[in-house]
Amino acid sequence: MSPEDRPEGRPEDRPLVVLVGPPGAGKSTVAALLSDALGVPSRDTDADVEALTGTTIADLFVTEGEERFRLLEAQAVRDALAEHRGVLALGGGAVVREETRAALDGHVVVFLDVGLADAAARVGLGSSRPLLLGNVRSQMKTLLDARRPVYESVATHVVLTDGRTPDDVAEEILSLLA
Ligand SMILES: Nc1ncnc2c1ncn2[C@@H]1O[C@H](COP(=O)(O)OP(=O)(O)O)[C@@H](O)[C@H]1O
Ligand SMILES: O=C(O)C1=C[C@@H](OP(=O)(O)O)[C@@H](O)[C@H](O)C1
Ligand SMILES: [Mg+2]
Repeated sequence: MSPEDRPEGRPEDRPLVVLVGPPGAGKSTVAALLSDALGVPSRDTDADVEALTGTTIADLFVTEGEERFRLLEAQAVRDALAEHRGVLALGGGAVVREETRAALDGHVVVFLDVGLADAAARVGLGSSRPLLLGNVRSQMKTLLDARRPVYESVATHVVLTDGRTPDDVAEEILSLLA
């Protein structure tokens, strides 16, 4: 990417790295490890939406619906990209919005890739991710098939996480940033 394609401001005025990828890719886990290693703060847009609304994402989907969540999520991404200077993990569906993909342009964006088997095993049968309720494996397959090209389109780097520990994934990202 050429300098004129970058967002306004100096490199130190934006997140060091933004993590994207499907549920179970390890974005939230790896963001915390990376920020510890780098000595910078970690931020997660799901946590921001939960703090803002005082509820869980699962409850928000039920009480206000997915579209309301997506609007709050888009605002959380905008705010974090403008304010946050550390490691930023996005919720898995944030990049589905065109405005969010556009806002990521010029940032260092790492797509944490994961295959169906590992992703389904990691998220298990828990109900904290409303989009995966029901048949987790089949919902995850639909989601991965639809979104993989979208994650690839916003990524400056792709890191495969299958069969790897979060520490190992964080190490690879550190080497990419060095
Ligand atoms: N590389 C990995 N290997 C095994 N388990 C992982 C890995 N990364 C994350 N996990 C586990 O998978 C679950 C989902 O991780 P999380 O960081 O919440 O993913 P995301 O934010 O991408 O949905 C958590 O229980 C986490 O401990
Ligand atoms: O993929 C999605 O659409 C979602 C992913 C979740 O975040 P993680 O990717 O961190 O699990 C959370 O934002 C919400 O349940 C919707
Ligand atoms: Mg997460």
